[in-house]
Amino acid sequence: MARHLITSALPYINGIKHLGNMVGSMLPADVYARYLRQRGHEVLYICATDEHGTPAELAAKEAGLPVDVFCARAHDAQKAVYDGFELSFDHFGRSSSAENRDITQEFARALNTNGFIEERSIRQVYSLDDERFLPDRYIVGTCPHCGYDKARGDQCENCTRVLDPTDLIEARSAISGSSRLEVRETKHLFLLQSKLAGEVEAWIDANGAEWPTLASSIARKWLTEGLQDRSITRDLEWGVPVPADTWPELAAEGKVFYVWFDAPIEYIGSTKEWADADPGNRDWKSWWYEADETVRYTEFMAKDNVPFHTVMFPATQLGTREPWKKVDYVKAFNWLNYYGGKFSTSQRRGIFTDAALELLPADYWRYFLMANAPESDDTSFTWELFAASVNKDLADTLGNFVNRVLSFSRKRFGEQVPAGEAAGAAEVRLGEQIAGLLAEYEAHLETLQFRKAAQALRALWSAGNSYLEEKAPWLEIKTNPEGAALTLRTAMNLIHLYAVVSQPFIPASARAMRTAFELPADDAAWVTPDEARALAAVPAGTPFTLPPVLFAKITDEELASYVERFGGDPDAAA
Ligand SMILES: Nc1ncnc2c1ncn2[C@@H]1O[C@H](COP(=O)(O)OP(=O)(O)OP(=O)(O)O)[C@@H](O)[C@H]1O
Ligand SMILES: [Zn+2]
Repeated sequence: MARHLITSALPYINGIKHLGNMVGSMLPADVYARYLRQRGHEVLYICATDEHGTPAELAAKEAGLPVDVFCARAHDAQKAVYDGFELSFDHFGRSSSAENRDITQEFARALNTNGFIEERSIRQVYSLDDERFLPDRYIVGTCPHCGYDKARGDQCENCTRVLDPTDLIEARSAISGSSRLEVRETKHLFLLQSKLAGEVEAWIDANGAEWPTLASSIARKWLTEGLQDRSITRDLEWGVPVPADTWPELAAEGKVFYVWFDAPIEYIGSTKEWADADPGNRDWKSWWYEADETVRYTEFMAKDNVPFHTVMFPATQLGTREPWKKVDYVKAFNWLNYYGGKFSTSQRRGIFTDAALELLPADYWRYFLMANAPESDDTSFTWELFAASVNKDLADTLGNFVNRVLSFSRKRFGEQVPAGEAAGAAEVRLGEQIAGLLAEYEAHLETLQFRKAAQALRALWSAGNSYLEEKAPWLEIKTNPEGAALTLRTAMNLIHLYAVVSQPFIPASARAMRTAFELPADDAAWVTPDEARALAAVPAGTPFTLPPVLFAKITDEELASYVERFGGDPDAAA
């Protein structure tokens, strides 16, 4: 058995995430973690909120709260939604933790000792009224190239030219609007990534061969364009402080590390938070430091995060000259769009995870999002597609099967699984088919191909319906009750098998299906090929109950009201 370390890209703290964030990072990681646990592997699934940086400070200011109070509340609010989605984190930490502060500072010291950090003076814009240095994107003004009057200090979004804040005409602070700005000289720490580029490339050559193209092509592109030295400190109040023992002057000036320096380190920090929560029983180091070859580390993220995970974080780890565990497999996603356009947090466009849960149970979203995950391309959420998929796959194919089988059997044979005849040719054929589909499903999950896995799962559900149509127990009962009992017993075994293998995708419904049967010791362990073929794990005589309706269909009226409430096709509306 392997030890699987799994992380999903850290959700940023400034607000509740949308369905794009969910399917691009946390949800697929959860499906994979659940699958591996069920197969008997040791799994550690780690995530956290990413709490530092200017947007967090600004969001706190807007909420009228001190930034630490704001982050604590926002963390709890996100955690509540993830609990609602049944994300099975072993730990959901906070990048503002003491653990992350200590480890981040350790990383910086080690990089410095090895000659990969340099102090450099840079010229930066200081706002007299805000009493702070302004990050480039918080300076706005008129673009010298196209005249657009809301260009940002790093880029003009109108003509897309890259800018320097001092290029802007009539520059002002995006925070206060004040134009009392001046350029001041200030010192920052630079990570000398250029010195590590060769090592990172060699590491990718040796380890990136099996990554999906999306991940490896982005990594290569960054290396080809040349790895630049990068400023890793900022003038903010909220962040991991530069350690005073190593950089007394910068520490006295209140410099903190840049959020992208400490965020990936929080994968380690959060693991230590997990260990510190149960001292003596949990060991974080064996996962991260001098980890042996039994540890396999898989990261989940969408494409914008790939450079940080495949190039910059590995460079940081390599530069410490310490045996930190590096990623083995990078599962990268494209975008989930909302009717072909971007989900937007700032414009509140699309569906947010809290609103989704208020509308419908988590399993509806989990199934749809994974079955339509943006793996090889961007994909779109539309309410029409969502309703069609819920109604057909979940309500008709799976839910209706469960309900039909259990209610008919209860009506004819009472509240125990009936015995009936011994399995015949139809059951042998069905067993072969199920074993084959199960092998396909497993192969796709092993290789993290979630859309294909969802297709195989759907095919498993459909096979039950075909079998039921073929045997037609509602007719069989009239001429051969023992034959009908066999059909129903076999179908009930399918329900139990569905409960076990659907668990990674739809955990709540899987629980409802599994607990319909009163089995003495049912640990929900994975199904073996022989068990799939035999379809006899639930023996005759097992008491069962009828679970409440698993999936309600989305009516045309509901569909129309969702489109109305959330906004549908922007082009159709225009
Ligand atoms: N539309 C999307 N589809 C898939 N993944 C996405 C999408 N938008 C963001 N992500 C991913 O979600 C994860 C968490 O992102 P984060 O909290 O930083 O939000 P973000 O990238 O700023 O998104 P947004 O700007 O839309 O709020 C990251 O891995 C990011 O790449
Ligand atoms: Zn411009």
